[in-house]
Amino acid sequence: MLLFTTKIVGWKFQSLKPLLSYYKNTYCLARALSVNVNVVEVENGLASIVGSKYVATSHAICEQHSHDESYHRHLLPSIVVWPQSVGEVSEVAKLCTAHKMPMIPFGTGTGMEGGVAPMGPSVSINLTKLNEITDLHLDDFDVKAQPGVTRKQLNYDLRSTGLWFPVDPGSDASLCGMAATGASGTNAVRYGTMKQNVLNLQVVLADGTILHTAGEKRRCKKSSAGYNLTELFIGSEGTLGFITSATLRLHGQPEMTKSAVCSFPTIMDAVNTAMQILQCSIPIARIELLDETSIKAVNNYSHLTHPEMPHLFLEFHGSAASTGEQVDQTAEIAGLNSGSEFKWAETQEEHNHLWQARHDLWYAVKAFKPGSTAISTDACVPVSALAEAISHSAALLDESGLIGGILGHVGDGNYHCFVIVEDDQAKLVESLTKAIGKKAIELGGTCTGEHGIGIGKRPLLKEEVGEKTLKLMKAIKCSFDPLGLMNPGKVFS
Ligand SMILES: Cc1cc2c(cc1C)N(C[C@H](O)[C@H](O)[C@H](O)COP(=O)(O)OP(=O)(O)OC[C@H]1O[C@@H](n3cnc4c(N)ncnc43)[C@H](O)[C@@H]1O)c1[nH]c(=O)[nH]c(=O)c1N2
Ligand SMILES: CCCCC(=O)C(=O)O
Ligand SMILES: [Mn+2]
Repeated sequence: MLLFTTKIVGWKFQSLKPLLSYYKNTYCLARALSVNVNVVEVENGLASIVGSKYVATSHAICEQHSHDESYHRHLLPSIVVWPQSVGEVSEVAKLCTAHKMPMIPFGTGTGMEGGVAPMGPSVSINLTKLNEITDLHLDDFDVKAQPGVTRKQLNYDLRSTGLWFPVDPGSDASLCGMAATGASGTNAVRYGTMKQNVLNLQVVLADGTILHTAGEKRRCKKSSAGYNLTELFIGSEGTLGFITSATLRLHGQPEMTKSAVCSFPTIMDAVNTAMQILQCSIPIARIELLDETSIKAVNNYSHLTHPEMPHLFLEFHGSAASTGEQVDQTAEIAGLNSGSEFKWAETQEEHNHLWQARHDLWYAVKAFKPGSTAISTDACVPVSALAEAISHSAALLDESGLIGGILGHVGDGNYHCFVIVEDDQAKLVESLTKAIGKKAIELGGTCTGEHGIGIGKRPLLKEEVGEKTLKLMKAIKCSFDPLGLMNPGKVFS
């Protein structure tokens, strides 16, 4: 009676019959996977029955694969699998399809929208064992990375080549996961998001088919050959297939990098500065807004001493002459908006500390109330509408009485409003985040600039793209994944 002692978190069975068929199915699939794939972890006490040397029961492993860095918590995966090659990913997909078992691609689990969280019985497919960097073309500025390769690992490998990959969400995410969420972050204002920096993808579909979205070996900077399936997969959040390698566009390492911070009396002065910098076409590399609460958070968490006022964190790339020109123009605009003198990061250590503190802001926010839940919005609007969007969010946050603040990649018109959620505030937080998303949509923007739809933003997707477009999106998903086995419950309700 081993099977009946098993705990399935949050999943309610109406009767014994589906429970038994669930176990039988999971058991058969686990056995098939353990024969065909190198590493499999099985929850629910099935491991002792399967008895393969590669199979182990581990609640901890399943728990680890049940969530990302967001607040979304649902079920544990039934099985976790670590394919060791693209062929094994295809094998896993075929077996899951044969058993009609949903599949969830797992990158590094740093997502912000619950993308890896199972919504029903599912197999979590951890792709980190595929971790090769290949096909580096120094003359053409491109390289291929498998799903286990993170952006830091790639840049470490590239350090002596004079090239780098600039898309930087702060977290050390997998590059294929970044493609799957359409990630961006701090450097996008100058270098673009994943959309502009992926040339081709190798993917495995739910039925095990392996293909290249732009055709095998394609790595050209532009193409008008048919539909752009590469972009279709960017931001698909595991709902269309597995990304098993990404051909990435590289950039030359800047000759000079200069970073500074500048404080402002009000958040609107900082936002207006950012808008004017962009309107003057200054090719700034990073322009990050941190409001007073965000500054308090980084000061506490990263042991900094910035004045508790709204700030812009800035970075300039180029030759000595061009960075000098960019700095002069930016300082003039900041001065006209009551900005302080720039405080420069003088050493490499100061530079690293400044940006690490910015990247750790999410953890700094959570540290306000250790053990608490934090939620972040991800609105993005045309830059000219940024002041209106941010002042609307700031007013809502003020009225709500919640503990929270605003930060943003303001060069892209993208900002996050974060709040700490106490037990009885869930409804209040939901209405706040929804209102922020709706306002962005009303201003010609989007409810998500970089984190994705995941679970929480599904109702806003319809509002943003409209019913007809949503229907077409669902039809496209269906043509890639007719049985609906790829990451069900994400992006679409
Ligand atoms: C502190 C901090 C700060 C930030 C962020 C996170 C954290 C913790 N993020 C969010 C996050 O880093 C980003 O969403 C990454 O792209 C997620 O990559 P993972 O590999 O961790 O994907 P993860 O494993 O979390 O999966 C995310 C989604 O993609 C799918 N997926 C993952 N790998 C796949 C593959 N190989 N094939 C198909 N589907 C796959 C999953 O199924 C899931 O739906 C972010 N983001 C951002 O854009 N800008 C930012 O500024 C930040 N900042
Ligand atoms: C509230 C921060 C969310 C993570 C993120 O996207 C960022 O730090 O930019
Ligand atoms: Mn961000």
